Amino acid sequence: MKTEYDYIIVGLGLAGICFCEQLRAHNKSFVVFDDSSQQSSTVAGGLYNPVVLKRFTAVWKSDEQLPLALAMYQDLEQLLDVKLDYKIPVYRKFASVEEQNNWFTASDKPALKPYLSTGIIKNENPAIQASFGFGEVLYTGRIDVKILMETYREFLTKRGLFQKESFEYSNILNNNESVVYENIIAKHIVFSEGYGVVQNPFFQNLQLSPTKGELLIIHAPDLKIDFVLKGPVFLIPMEDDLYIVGATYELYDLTHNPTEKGKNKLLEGLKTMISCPFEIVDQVAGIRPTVRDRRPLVGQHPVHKHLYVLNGLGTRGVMIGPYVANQLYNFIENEEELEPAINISRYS
Ligand SMILES: Cc1cc2nc3c(=O)[nH]c(=O)nc-3n(C[C@H](O)[C@H](O)[C@H](O)COP(=O)(O)OP(=O)(O)OC[C@H]3O[C@@H](n4cnc5c(N)ncnc54)[C@H](O)[C@@H]3O)c2cc1C
Repeated sequence: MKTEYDYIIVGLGLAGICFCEQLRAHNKSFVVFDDSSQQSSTVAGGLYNPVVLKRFTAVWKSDEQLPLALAMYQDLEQLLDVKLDYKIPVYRKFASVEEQNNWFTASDKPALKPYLSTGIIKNENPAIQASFGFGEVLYTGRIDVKILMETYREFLTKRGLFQKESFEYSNILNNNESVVYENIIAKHIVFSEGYGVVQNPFFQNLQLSPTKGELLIIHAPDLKIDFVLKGPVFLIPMEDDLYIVGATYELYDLTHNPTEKGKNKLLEGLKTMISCPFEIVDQVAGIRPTVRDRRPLVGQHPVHKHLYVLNGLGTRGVMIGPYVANQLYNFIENEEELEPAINISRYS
């Protein structure tokens, strides 16, 4: 006897969770497969921030993404009965008068005006080195993605909707009406495997350009900051005097192993930002599904029409995930066009 579902979802990182939320909202039935082979979402710093602080530009579609994302995390807090969204300002440390001036110019641009405060904040914390002060980014925060992942997986497991196993691509049988996978019949399969998509024989032509990212967790009892500090690295406060320090960008070593090189790079940046003692308590790594043209990878297989991909969330999965999941859902169920910039048909 086969069980029928509307959807099979392969991969329960941020992309998979965002798509499941679309399905739940529209009363579609689904089952999820995940084998824990990737961990980009598990280790993510979880920041959402509408501004690219390196270049002082607005994040692509941030005006549309942010409200959708915040509403979804708020709903998830209720559903899972956990705190996920920590509203916290981001302070960009200025390294010079020139950077202060660049900030003023940027905060005058219409696209950035809502997100950048105009004044310069003076540093009064002796544990921080910032003689040129900071600029504050507004509408920022941190999603506790690790807790989200754990509790969402538990939520699905309790309802019999989660299979902790590898999805075997060769076991898919396609026909005109549906797809058959082992003892399941489904109308559609959505692949959201993050970097794991490189193993997926159906979506080999995506222009993924993955980047490994490493983070340190430090314990710094004298630091006492209640904002995210952005200098050469991000410093993100958590509970109990713990801070996330991140992140690195590595193109060639695509393993999940933390490295000495990654640690040293992060410490080099951190030491230009703080002067108090600290202890490293953990180091983690994950592979971001980044894309050559920096746009998500969303769409339908050109031949096997029941197969779809939701990937390429890159460095900003927290904000982009809900937006692209919404686009894919409307494409499949309501025949709405996908935005050309995210549609995988751009590679055909
Ligand atoms: C160090 C680091 C810091 C980051 N910080 C931030 C941040 O502060 N803010 C932000 O917005 N983003 C951040 N990101 C980026 C963010 O993590 C990604 O955009 C996002 O996690 C990608 O989610 P995903 O679901 O596409 O992929 P993943 O999280 O990799 O999830 C894919 C899932 O698919 C599963 N899977 C793969 N293949 C199979 C298979 N064959 N069968 C079954 N299951 C399978 C994997 O086990 C995994 O659970 C960071 C990333 C890293 C690495």
